[in-house]
Amino acid sequence: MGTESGCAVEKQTQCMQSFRLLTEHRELLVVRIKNIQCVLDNLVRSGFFCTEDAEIILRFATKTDQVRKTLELVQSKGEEICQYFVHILHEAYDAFIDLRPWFEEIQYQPSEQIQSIPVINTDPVSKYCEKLRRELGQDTKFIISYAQSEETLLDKMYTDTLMELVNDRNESQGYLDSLDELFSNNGVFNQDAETILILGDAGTGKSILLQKLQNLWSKREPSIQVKFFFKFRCRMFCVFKETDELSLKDLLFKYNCYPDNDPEDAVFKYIQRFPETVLFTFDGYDEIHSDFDFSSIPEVCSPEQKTHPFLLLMNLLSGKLLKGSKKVLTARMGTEIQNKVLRKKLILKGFSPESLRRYTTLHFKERTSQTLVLNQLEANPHLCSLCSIPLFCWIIFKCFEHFQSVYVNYQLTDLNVTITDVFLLMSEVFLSRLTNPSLLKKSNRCQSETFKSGRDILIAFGKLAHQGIEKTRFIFNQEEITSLSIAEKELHLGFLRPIGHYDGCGNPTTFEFVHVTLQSFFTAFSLVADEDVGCKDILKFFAECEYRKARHFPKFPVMSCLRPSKPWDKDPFKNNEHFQFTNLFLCGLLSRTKVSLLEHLVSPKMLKKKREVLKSYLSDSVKSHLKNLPRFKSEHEGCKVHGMPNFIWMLRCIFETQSEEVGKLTAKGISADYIKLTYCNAYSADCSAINFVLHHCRKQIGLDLDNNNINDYGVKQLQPCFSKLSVVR
Ligand SMILES: Nc1ncnc2c1ncn2[C@@H]1O[C@H](COP(=O)(O)OP(=O)(O)OP(=O)(O)O)[C@@H](O)[C@H]1O
Repeated sequence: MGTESGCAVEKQTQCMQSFRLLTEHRELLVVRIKNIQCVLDNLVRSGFFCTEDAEIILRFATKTDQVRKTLELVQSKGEEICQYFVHILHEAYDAFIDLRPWFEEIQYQPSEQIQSIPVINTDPVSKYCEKLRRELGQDTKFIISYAQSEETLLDKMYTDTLMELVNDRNESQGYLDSLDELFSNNGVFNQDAETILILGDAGTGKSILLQKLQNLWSKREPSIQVKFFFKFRCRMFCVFKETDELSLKDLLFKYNCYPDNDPEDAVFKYIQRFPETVLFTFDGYDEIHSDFDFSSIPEVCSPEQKTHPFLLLMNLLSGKLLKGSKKVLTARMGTEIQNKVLRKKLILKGFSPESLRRYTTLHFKERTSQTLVLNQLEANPHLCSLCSIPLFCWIIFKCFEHFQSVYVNYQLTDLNVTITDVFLLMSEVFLSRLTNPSLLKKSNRCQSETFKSGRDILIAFGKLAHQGIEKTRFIFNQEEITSLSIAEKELHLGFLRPIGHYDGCGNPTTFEFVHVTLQSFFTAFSLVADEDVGCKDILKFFAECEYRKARHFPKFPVMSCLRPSKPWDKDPFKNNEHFQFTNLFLCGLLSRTKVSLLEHLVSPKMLKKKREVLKSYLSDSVKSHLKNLPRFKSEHEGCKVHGMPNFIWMLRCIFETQSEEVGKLTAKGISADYIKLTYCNAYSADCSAINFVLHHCRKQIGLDLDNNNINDYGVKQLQPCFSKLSVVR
């Protein structure tokens, strides 16, 4: 009895406290309660108010009068409703963000009884956050599949990749233990900047990493503490016309999702007031290229002002717009962005040997297949190196899976492992979708037959790819596709995938190759197999990759620090990897080992001529390239040459030709005693290419491979030429 009356007194005091609280802080509440609708929604739902009460309040013209009337009514109805009123303000956190300091000041402690009455947040900001989370969760649940017929759950396949932290001088600062550390202070070299840059080669998993981040946020992963998450692909900023204009609000909502029932623009106002609650991801900065002149566009813009979308991107990244928001930007290696806009920098290095094993076990569910693949990988370090790039690994595993399901005793090691082999295999798998699976099973695998019957399709895709690469275009519309007589069913073989229209209507009338490297492969295929392409023309993309000394940029006032500084004199944004890959595949397709296959697709005479043209070009350019490498004398190590990243591309091309003759010629041209290949962005599979050339050297030579991405597999691939190496670093 005594305790009951004690409780009653306590409750009464609490109620009285709330009543008094409302009286004492009336003016503060009148000013700071902005979202009266949310208060009314809860009071009506819980039965403290009837709908007429709410209607009476909403008849008042101003917000402050509505709050005054609400307080009056609440206080007239007794103590419990006063308590619940305060509780609504506390629980609907985002709706009453301005009251947070007040709650701290009064050290708010709700009673158990009041906590049992639910509060729903009908505030547009909170509802929008929920909507964003829901949509991002749906968008990122599955890995964007290259084989459109199937979808893989991200959670079932995601495997951590190596993330190396580097400082402003690109020196290694160690590896991240997990994605959680991305936003930590570890590795920050510029406290004033807000953009975290993730660099990586094609297919190392930059987009998937962002997808994982988005997915974690949608599941309320505590390490990503932001309320809003907006994702963009940088490529979309190039599809606008020079005269197109957008406001920041349009950019955010049109390309992510719109707030519902927000007549007063509360969501956007919130974003402007609390930019630190926003995270942006911009994928593929290297894909930005543009033909138009920015000199007429002003450099700075305001959140209200409409301007070219590209300007919005630049201003966001440099922190001039929505200062305080977090940004994660990805780009291919070699894309240069000045440190002054970067907070920290990471390099994505693909799968470590342990991750590769883990990915293998995730990919192959059955224990016998797992063991088989792991053993075959173990036996072939070059294959392992290719597989350390997740994209190539995925293609190789998918092809293996396909051939194993169709033919008896298919071995992964049957695959000669050049990148061209991998892409030929992928094309074979896609083309085989045209054949009835039961017919496939009955026959023996015959790659040349599959290609012969699919020749017209390959030529058509080749033309499409070629037209695109020539103009640095990666998106194709329906008309371009139909003009090349690519039929509907061929669109679904897997080479192309539909993408959103970026006109805001989500109209999937445009397509892209499933990966830009596949577009390069098809371009090379077109150069080789299309009889409309003359012999000399096959070399045209080599010219795009030559190192030009002139550093000359078009007039461009916009934040020069964000302008990728590339050593060629055309479009400053142009990344030339799609040309490099085209040349690489050209070398692969014109190699001796592919003659027997290609003779089914192109006249032997033409093929021979194209092979000769390429060989003579390679011989000449190898000689002049080696002659022009920067060299210097060292007291102990003799004459040193410094290879540039372009030198690595050249070695890759030579390896792809598999021509001992060109390999020997290159070795002969290396007159130096020491080759320095530091910071050349070489990865472990490149060691096969280095070995391919260096094992021909007559004399011993020093080799410095510091600051690249070489793991144990790379070292194994170098072993055959160890006897030719005086020093290896
Ligand atoms: N962490 C990962 N776990 C599992 N699979 C991955 C991972 N990262 C990448 N992949 C596989 O590799 C493919 C290519 O990855 P992704 O598109 O992210 O590469 P990228 O670095 O963005 O390439 P690009 O620079 O060419 O756009 C993915 O579709 C997926 O199949």
